[in-house]
Amino acid sequence: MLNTLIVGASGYAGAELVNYLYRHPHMNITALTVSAQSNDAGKLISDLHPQLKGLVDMPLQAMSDIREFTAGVDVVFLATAHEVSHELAPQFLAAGCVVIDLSGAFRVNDAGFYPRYYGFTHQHPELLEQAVYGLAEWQSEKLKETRLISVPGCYPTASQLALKPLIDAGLLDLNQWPVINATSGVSGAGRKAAISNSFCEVSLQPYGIFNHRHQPEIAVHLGTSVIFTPHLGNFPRGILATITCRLNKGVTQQQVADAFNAAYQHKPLVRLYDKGVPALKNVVGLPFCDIGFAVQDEHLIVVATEDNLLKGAAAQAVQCLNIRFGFAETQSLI
Ligand SMILES: NC(=O)C1=CN([C@@H]2O[C@H](COP(=O)(O)OP(=O)(O)OC[C@H]3O[C@@H](n4cnc5c(N)ncnc54)[C@H](OP(=O)(O)O)[C@@H]3O)[C@@H](O)[C@H]2O)C=CC1
Ligand SMILES: CC(=O)N[C@@H](CCC(=O)OP(=O)(O)O)C(=O)O
Repeated sequence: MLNTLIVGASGYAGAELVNYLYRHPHMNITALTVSAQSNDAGKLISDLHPQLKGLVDMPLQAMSDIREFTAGVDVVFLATAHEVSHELAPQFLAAGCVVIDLSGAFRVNDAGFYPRYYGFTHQHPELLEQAVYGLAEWQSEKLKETRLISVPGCYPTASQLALKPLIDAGLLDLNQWPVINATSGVSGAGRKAAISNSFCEVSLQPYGIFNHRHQPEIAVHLGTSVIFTPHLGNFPRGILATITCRLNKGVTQQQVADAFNAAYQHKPLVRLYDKGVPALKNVVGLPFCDIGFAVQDEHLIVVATEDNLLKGAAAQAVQCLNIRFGFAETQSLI
């Protein structure tokens, strides 16, 4: 049995972690924490997230000094904002914990990327070096060795799972950059209230055009440029990415199918469609990324769907935990 602490447990991703970890047979939750100033300190997680009522009725504890929470803890999940994870991860690592960070603070090994896309200067280049990027289907060997796992962003998970098998198999003509148009539900922006995310304001609109931080995250890890345009949709959760690419001359539909099958036939959290393309409703609340595609001449359209809070965050984090500690990869997820 491993002891685990969930930091940022009151947030959307944090609550999903709680839901997976309380029923994980090898994990024992030691505490759930929020910031020292949190309005939610002292409340029960199940009062904030009633789906946990009677299952996990633990209090949310204000955390000002991590040392009050580290005794006997093996694994810490950071479901906190990028700047907060950037500050906390080194402290938990120094206390001997394995850290699984859901933020973007350690995803790209290029300190110059952080001031431009995250608005802060990275203080821990040595940890950027050590962190393993937890795109779980592709990183199992590296995940087994590391003490710092950086879970990919929600859009980058769907985008890379859709594109990586095709790029690795040399099927795409990358002179035409893959074009990723992806729509997310509002929970992607977190639980904190904001006018831009309020019910009457949200409709369907692109944002972050040409400057969203997930564009370089995707491009760096795929090793190729992409055009990425996120959209905010008026639904609570889920991401649907429609990705347009050009195939190399002579590449057939069967070769595309073979590349996806070769990559994912033994990967239970990626579901491939033989016919048609996936819809959001079939993944919301589930830990899968669903992928389908269509080919016409040299044109390929791939559609990938996932729940942003699950395969795009908490489920992938638990999948990384399972791989890291040698548990069944889908333990507590399906
Ligand atoms: N939402 C999504 O779809 C996805 C989110 N992510 C990433 O996961 C992380 C969490 O996201 P999300 O759940 O949406 O965010 P939320 O805003 O919903 O939750 C953030 C949590 O962090 C807590 N918190 C804030 N400051 C501190 C602190 N100093 N110490 C401890 N806890 C703190 C908040 O509580 P309080 O403020 O009350 O202290 C809250 O519990 C972010 O880095 C996000 O980028 C990744 C993929 C998808
Ligand atoms: C709808 C919405 O606002 N989504 C968030 C992405 C959330 C996420 O996965 O990304 P990070 O972990 O990189 O923050 C955004 O565009 O900023």
